[in-house]
Amino acid sequence: MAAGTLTGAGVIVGGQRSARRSEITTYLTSTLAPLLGLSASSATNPKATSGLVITRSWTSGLRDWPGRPRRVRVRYVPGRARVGDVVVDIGDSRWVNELARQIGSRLGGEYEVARNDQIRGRLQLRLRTKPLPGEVPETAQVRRAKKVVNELLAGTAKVDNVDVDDTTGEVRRLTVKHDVGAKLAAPGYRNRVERTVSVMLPGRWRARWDMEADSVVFEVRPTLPESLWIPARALPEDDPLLNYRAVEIPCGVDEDGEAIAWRPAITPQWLITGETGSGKTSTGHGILTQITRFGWPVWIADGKGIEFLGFQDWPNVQIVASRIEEQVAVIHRAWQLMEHRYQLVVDRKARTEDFEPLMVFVDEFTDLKANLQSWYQQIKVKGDPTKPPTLAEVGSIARKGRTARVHLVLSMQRPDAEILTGEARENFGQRTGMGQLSPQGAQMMWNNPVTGVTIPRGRTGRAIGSNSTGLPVEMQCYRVPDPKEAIPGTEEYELLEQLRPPESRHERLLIVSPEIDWSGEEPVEPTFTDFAEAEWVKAADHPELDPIAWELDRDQNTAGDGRTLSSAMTVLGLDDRSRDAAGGGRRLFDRVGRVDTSKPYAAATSVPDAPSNTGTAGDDRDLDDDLYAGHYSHPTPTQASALQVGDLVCVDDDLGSWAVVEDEPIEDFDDPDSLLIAWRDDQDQSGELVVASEALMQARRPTAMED
Ligand SMILES: Nc1ncnc2c1ncn2[C@@H]1O[C@H](COP(=O)(O)OP(=O)(O)OP(=O)(O)O)[C@@H](O)[C@H]1O
Repeated sequence: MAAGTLTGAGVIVGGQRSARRSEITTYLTSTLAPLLGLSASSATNPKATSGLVITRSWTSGLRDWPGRPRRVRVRYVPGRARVGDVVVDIGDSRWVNELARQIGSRLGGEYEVARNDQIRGRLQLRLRTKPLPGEVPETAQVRRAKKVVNELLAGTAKVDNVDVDDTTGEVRRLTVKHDVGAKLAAPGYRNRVERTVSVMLPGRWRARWDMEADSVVFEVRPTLPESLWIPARALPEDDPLLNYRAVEIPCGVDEDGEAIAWRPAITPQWLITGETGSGKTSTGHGILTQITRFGWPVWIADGKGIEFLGFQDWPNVQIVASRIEEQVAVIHRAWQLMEHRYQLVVDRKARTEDFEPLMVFVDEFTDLKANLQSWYQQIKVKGDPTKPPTLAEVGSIARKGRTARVHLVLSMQRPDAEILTGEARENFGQRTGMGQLSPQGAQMMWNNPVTGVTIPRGRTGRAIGSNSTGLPVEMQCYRVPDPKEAIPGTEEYELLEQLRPPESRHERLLIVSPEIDWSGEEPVEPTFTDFAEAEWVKAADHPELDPIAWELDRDQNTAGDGRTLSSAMTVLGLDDRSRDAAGGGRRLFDRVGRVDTSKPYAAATSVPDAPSNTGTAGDDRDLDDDLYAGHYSHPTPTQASALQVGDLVCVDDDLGSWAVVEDEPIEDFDDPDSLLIAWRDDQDQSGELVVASEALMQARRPTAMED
């Protein structure tokens, strides 16, 4: 019989089990003979060995397994025996330990001393059934985990501690000492080890290296929560000049629950990307609720025209520009303020410390750009530059805003090459990429084609954000109720009330739309410059221009009339009751989709764009059938070894479930002909596929989505 663990060998049925147990006992006795001081010839003599080792109280064996004795009794005669290179006294502690070790390794269990009577030469060992406190049984999962880290750490791993999940038995954490030395200095090496562990072991893993102590902790990454309402914090110091350096705007938490926050005094400009439904608007609302509590004035250019309506009367929000000509004015005035402050510094009339900070929030910059370009073509006059100056002004604020304390928060659906190429990206020290990125987007945002490409699409508010050391980490952004939607009496409404600054330090402002000049022979339309430099007034002084005042008025006159206002008859101009409310009987179509000639250039761009993923009927049909249309190519049979991080693979043919490849496929240490593919799906579930290296799998590659 071969040496090694005896149990488990052979197939045993019914009565054969006791025969097998006695066979094991006989074999155990003969292999222990040298330790018991017997000569080689006595060891094989049944008479000499009879009764030396007695096994009792076996654990119940399964069909093909004889179990293990809970008790082993050994009879011995005092004398000397060899243990490795040393000679020990039979019966002393070193001898007992060695005997227990050998019995344990042969029976595949752990044995401890129950009694040792050295005078009578009787040793009783018992099977340890429960692990010692803090000790983990050597299950198959534990063995595999140890093997994987040992191979990755060049065979030098000494596992100090293992934590397993009580219910599944899966390994959750390993603390390992190693002797890999200088090689580890290269982050590439450490990353590779970390990634391989993540693919080889169930779950998503990370490593924390202690380079000085030559140790590393591998652990399963904690799961981020699905939704986190923004916490209401105590009212901070709200004088923006006093609090400037201390302002910190938490926007969510990382997987360890650490707050991810923006500190405008350190990283003055913030860029947020996220497609429709990623939670970008909610994140923007969170920023506004917090910065206004610090008493900062806020100007908003609402590229979509509808996302920030609920902030029109929020304390310290001075203006919400929802039409393109107002957005142009907001950006221009912010740029002018910045230039003015620069000049004050140059003229030594003021210092940066004197400047009250201003936050300019430009939402949906891509929509704003598109609207701006088409609007500019309509109003551009001879002598105007070919491109509207607004874009250059945004770029200028991004570059130079810090000194003038003009802080830009720019949000857009997808990473934009113009903003995120080379040095321009560095202007936005704070970046948040909400939702899943394509490899191209990840490259633009994080200079790495894989960061953020596996963010689960079914988790709104999930993002990659820069942490306090500037590194991109996965996070869950806070959720914030929309003031426009919150209904009094609900928890959302209560939370908003707690978030709302109790007082406003900054008055609401309005932009006076320039008029057609009728003084000459021909009417003269306002120019781009007229719009950019339009006059600003205090809202309190001009209720006739103030949409909030109109709204109050309208609420009093037409409360509950939204149904009539939105009916098709009203839109077609056929409902008598709605004529007044809808604007003096003019058809709403005059306002929607084409230029309302009674108001220069006003409405052509004030219509909220349709979501970008709607399109032709064909597209719609695709979307209905295929959740991934537009983001991934059609399914193609792809060799497993050619899969890349970010590809979609079919993880269940029967259910037609798809998931994103999380790491490069890796050859299985236990079976070099197999590849392991770690995946993560839309609901943040993860797992591994084991496939033959040559296998063809249905896969879809991300398509370029960026502008
Ligand atoms: N951080 C979050 N956690 C969980 N759910 C959220 C979070 N943020 C928003 N949501 C929910 O997801 C939905 C979409 O949110 P939101 O409107 O902010 O997305 P968006 O990316 O701005 O989309 P859009 O561009 O269409 O406005 C909302 O119903 C909102 O309640």
